[in-house]
Amino acid sequence: MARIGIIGSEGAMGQALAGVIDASDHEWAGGIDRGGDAASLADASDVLVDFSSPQALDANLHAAIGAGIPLVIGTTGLEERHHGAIDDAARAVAVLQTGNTSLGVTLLAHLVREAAARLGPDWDIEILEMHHRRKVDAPSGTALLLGEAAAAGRGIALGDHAVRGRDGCTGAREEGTIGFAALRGGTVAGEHSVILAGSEERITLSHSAENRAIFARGAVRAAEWMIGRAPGRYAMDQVLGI
Ligand SMILES: NC(=O)C1=CN([C@@H]2O[C@H](COP(=O)(O)OP(=O)(O)OC[C@H]3O[C@@H](n4cnc5c(N)ncnc54)[C@H](OP(=O)(O)O)[C@@H]3O)[C@@H](O)[C@H]2O)C=CC1
Ligand SMILES: O=C(O)C1=N[C@H](C(=O)O)C[C@H](O)C1
Repeated sequence: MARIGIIGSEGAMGQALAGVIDASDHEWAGGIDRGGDAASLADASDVLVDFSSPQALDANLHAAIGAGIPLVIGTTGLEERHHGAIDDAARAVAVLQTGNTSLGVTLLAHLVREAAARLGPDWDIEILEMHHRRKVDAPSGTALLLGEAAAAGRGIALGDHAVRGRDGCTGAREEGTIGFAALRGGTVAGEHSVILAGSEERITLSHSAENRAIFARGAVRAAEWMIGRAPGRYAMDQVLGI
């Protein structure tokens, strides 16, 4: 039994998490939203789970370090400086950050890496995602995670090869780039496709989230797994053993 503290507790993911915790052996330690005190929440928790906003990151890392407890970060829209702060914090406590806590996307990332490793750069890689109209960041954290997997398979740095959105007279596609396209509308929980387009043939690897419970279940599983871990930065495939 673990006491799980939720950052972003009134949000869509916070509510989904509360449902999964209620149905588990774990206890809801409390929750905060904008303006809440992460340090007090951390003192009452065995592990923190964050589905809120990048603006909350520094306070959340600080609170986890202060209380000496692990932190699971599901919040997306993180920039390079956020990842630097996570790396720094991971010297003091266990931190897991992922753009997608679901089993399906974690496995999909492995498949994408494998496909990109086996196909040459003449196979164009494009990543398409669609989410609900409330989503504030693009490309999605999952799309970026899949892009990182494709880049790792190819042995390149995503930052040097990503093309994030096209508009106007863009010129022909540059070989070896990884393209991103984001659609927003309705109540879509999360759709991702990685398209590998070769000459006269095409492979599409896709994941469809039917609801947020898949993310919440993965996040609770990660929270359980993180308790008692040594300081360091961990990933979802370690939690799931894939
Ligand atoms: N990794 C994964 O598997 C998944 C990640 N996500 C990500 O999780 C995040 C939240 O998504 P979702 O629940 O749909 O978003 P919502 O907008 O529904 O909820 C966000 C919640 O966070 C709160 N919040 C905002 N700023 C802060 C802050 N500075 N400190 C504490 N709480 C804050 C909001 O409170 P207020 O309303 O007061 O601003 C709100 O209650 C997004 O980044 C999303 O992309 C979502 C699903 C799965
Ligand atoms: O905001 C969302 O809803 C989601 N965000 C994550 C992302 O940015 O990839 C995960 C999931 O796709 C839902």
